[in-house]
Amino acid sequence: MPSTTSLAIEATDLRKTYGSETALDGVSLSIPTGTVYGFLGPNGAGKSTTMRILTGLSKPTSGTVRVAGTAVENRRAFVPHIGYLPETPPVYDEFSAREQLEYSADLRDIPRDVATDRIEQYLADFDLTDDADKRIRTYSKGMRQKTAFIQSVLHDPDVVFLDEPTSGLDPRAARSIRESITDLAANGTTVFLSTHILPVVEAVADEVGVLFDGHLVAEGTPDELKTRAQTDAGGSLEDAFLAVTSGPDVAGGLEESGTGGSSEPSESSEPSEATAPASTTGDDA
Ligand SMILES: Nc1ncnc2c1ncn2[C@@H]1O[C@H](COP(=O)(O)OP(=O)(O)OP(=O)(O)O)[C@@H](O)[C@H]1O
Repeated sequence: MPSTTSLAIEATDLRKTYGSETALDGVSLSIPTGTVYGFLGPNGAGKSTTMRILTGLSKPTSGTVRVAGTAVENRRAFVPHIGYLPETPPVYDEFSAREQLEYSADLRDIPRDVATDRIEQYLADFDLTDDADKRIRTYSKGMRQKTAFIQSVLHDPDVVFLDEPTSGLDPRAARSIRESITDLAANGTTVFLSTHILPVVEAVADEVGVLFDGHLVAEGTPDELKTRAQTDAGGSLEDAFLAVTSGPDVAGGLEESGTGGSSEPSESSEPSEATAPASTTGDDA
């Protein structure tokens, strides 16, 4: 059930170093409940690192995270609030989609009758009913992706983290996921969406954050970003993205927009990765 906490995601001054490599350098996020937040950035900007920290799969070198009002360190209370679709669908080849989803529902302690109704509805919504009893190893990429997407939202999480949910999908499958994102937000779920497919972000996002080299260099509505990037009224989000992630003034743009991190050197100690067994995320099967 969606939380009534006004901020769904609160991250303060996140830093992450891998040896001498700084992946995140002071990223803070305040994302209201019910928002679809598009998280953009070029390759290597730190998006996956951020998502892994926000979902409790990786510990930040420093900084704090609360999701739906719960501190990430409080794993038992934290995990039920979140759903996570990583870039590689976490499903078992030897299960059918129905078995995979029933297994996930059991891990999430969803009552069997509730789970059965939800699973059948989702399978129908995603055109998977006819294939629901075939083994996942026979599935196309899109079928696997749709199964994993359902798995990430089956327990009605407060916040769902989606890493490239429509990548490689045909237009019909991609539309199913886009529509689901919009429906989830309409029901109060917060969606944190990382993707390189900017038209998807433009179609569904209420707010966009752009990460560059471990810093949040721009944040606002898609329209605000376009304006800030001084594109003309008909400019696309792609124009805005390119404007805030290129050229020598990226860091200056940060300060003007009031977002992003500092240029202080970060900690260099090697942090230990948190492990997240399937029984605690439900999505790592
Ligand atoms: N386990 C790791 N060990 C060392 N360096 C890492 C590790 N994970 C990420 N990095 C480094 O951290 C930086 C950010 O990586 P990250 O995967 O978060 O970027 P990204 O924005 O998700 O990129 P992409 O869009 O290509 O998926 C990169 O320089 C990467 O090489």
